[in-house]
Amino acid sequence: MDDFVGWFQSQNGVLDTTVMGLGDIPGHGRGAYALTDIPEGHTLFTIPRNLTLSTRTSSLPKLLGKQAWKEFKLHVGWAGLILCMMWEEEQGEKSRWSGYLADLPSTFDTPMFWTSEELKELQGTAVVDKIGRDDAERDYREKLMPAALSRPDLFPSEKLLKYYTLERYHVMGSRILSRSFTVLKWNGMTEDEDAMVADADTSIGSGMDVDMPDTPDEPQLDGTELQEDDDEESEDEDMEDPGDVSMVPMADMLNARFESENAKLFYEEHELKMITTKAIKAGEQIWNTYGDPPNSDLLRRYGHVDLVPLRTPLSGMGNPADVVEVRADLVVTAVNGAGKAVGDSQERVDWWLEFTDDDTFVIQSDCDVPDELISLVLLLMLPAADWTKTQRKQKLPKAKLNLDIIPIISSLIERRLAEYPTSIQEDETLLRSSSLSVNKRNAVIVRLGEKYILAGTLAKLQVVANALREVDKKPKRKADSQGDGRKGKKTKS
Ligand SMILES: C[S@@+](CC[C@H](N)C(=O)[O-])C[C@H]1O[C@@H](n2cnc3c(N)ncnc32)[C@H](O)[C@@H]1O
Repeated sequence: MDDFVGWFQSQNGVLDTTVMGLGDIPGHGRGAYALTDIPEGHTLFTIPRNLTLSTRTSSLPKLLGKQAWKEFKLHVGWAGLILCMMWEEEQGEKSRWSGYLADLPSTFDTPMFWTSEELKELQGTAVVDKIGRDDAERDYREKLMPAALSRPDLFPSEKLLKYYTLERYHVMGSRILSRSFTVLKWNGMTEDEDAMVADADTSIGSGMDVDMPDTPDEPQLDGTELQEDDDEESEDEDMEDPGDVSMVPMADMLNARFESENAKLFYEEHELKMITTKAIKAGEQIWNTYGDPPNSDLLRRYGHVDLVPLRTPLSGMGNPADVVEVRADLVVTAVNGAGKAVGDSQERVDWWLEFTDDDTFVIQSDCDVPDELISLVLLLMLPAADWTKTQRKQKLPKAKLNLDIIPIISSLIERRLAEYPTSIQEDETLLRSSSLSVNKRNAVIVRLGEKYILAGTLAKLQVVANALREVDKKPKRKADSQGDGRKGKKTKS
C-alpha cells in the first residue's frame, strides 16, 4: 500500500494523509478510513486528469495507429482499454501506471470466475444470463489477439504468453467492471500541456502524448484523428463512449454500501477530486457510491453483496435495491395455464413487443406488480372485439388489478419462485450455517433477496384481493350501479 501511495504522489496525485488512511478492512478487501473527524466538503485526494488510464491517455492506440485500431474494432466495447492495460502492464517501470497496475487485485469473487457447481446456486436469479463470459472471450479471440499478432514490434511473441493470455484478459476486464469510472473528454489544456502533446514522445511508456484537444477546430495533433472518429461512433447519446471508460487511481480504493456514501468524485477542469459529502467520524470507513444496484448486479460486477435492514413491506436483512426480473414468456405461460388466454397469444405478444419493447418486467422491493405486467395479462385476456379496438387505437389496457387477474398473477409469481432451486426456508437455514463458502453465501443472499420480493408480492396481491372482495360484498349505491361512483352527480350523457 505504501508503494502505491508513493507512486500516486510521485505522479502529482495529492492525498491528505492527515485525514485519510488506507488499509485492509475485514470482509471488504482494502478501503479508506478517516484518521480524524473530517468535516463535510473536505478534499481527501486530487487526481490529475491525465493520471486516469483510458484509451485516451494510454500511448498504445496511437502507436498501433488509428486505422488498425478501428480495423480490429478496438474502438468498440472494452477490448481497447483491456489491451491498453495489458500493454501498460507489460511496459513495467516504463509505464506511467506501473505503480498503479502492480497494486490492483488479480483475483475476484465475481461469478465470472465461479465453477459450474457454484453457478448452479444462482439459478433463477438475474445474474445467470448476464455474466457474458462467452462474449468477452469472443472479443479476445476476434479483436485483441489479431491486433497483437499483427504488430510483433509492439507485442513481442515472448511477451504474448505472459501478458496477453485469456486469463490476464479476464483479470483486466474484471478490474474495469469493478473499478472504472466514466471520465468525459476534457477541455482547456494549458499552453504547457498543449506543448506536451505537440512534442509528445511517442516512445513506449510515454503517457503524456495523448491528451487531446477537444474540438475539431483546434489544431490537430498526433493521435487526434482517433478521437474524432470516436465521436462518430458515439453519436447516439445513450451509448457509452468506450473512450470515457477510465481507471482512476486512488478513487477506486473506496468501497461502497447501500446509501452509505460519504464521499464523492467531483470532476474539475484539470483534476478529479474526492470530496466528503458528509462529516465523517475518526475511524469510520470512507464510502463512495456504486449507484446502489441490486445484489445481483453487485455480485456480478463487484463480487460482494449488501446486507442492510430491509424496508416495509419487507423485513429482515437484505438489499433494499433488489429487484426480480420476470420474463414476458412466463406471463404468457401463466395466462395460458389458467385457461384465460383469448385468441392467438403469439399474435398479441408480437404486437406487445412491437409496441412496448418490454420482454422483461421488474418487480422492486415495494412488491408492487408492475403496471406493464398487469397490462400484458389484460391484453392476453381481451375479448376479440376489444383486441381489435386496442390494435386500432394503439392503446394498452389500463393497468388495474381485479379479482379475475389476481389469481393468474399469483400463479405467475409462484411459477417464478419455482425457478430457484431452493425454498426461502432452505436458504434461511443455509445462511445460519457457518460452513458456507463466500461464493455460496453470496449466491444464497442474492436468490433469497429476490424470493423475499416475490413472497412479498404474493402477500400484497392477497391483501388487494381481500379488499376487492370486501368492496364487492358492500351493497352498491344507486350511483355506483350506474357506473359513476360519485354520489349526487349526474352521469354524462
Ligand atoms: C472499487 S474497489 C474498492 C477497493 C477494493 N476493496 C480493493 O481492495 O482494492 C471495489 C471492490 O471492493 C470490494 N468492496 C467494495 N465494497 C464492498 C462491500 N460493501 N463489501 C465487501 N466488499 C466490498 C469488492 O471486492 C469490489 O469489487
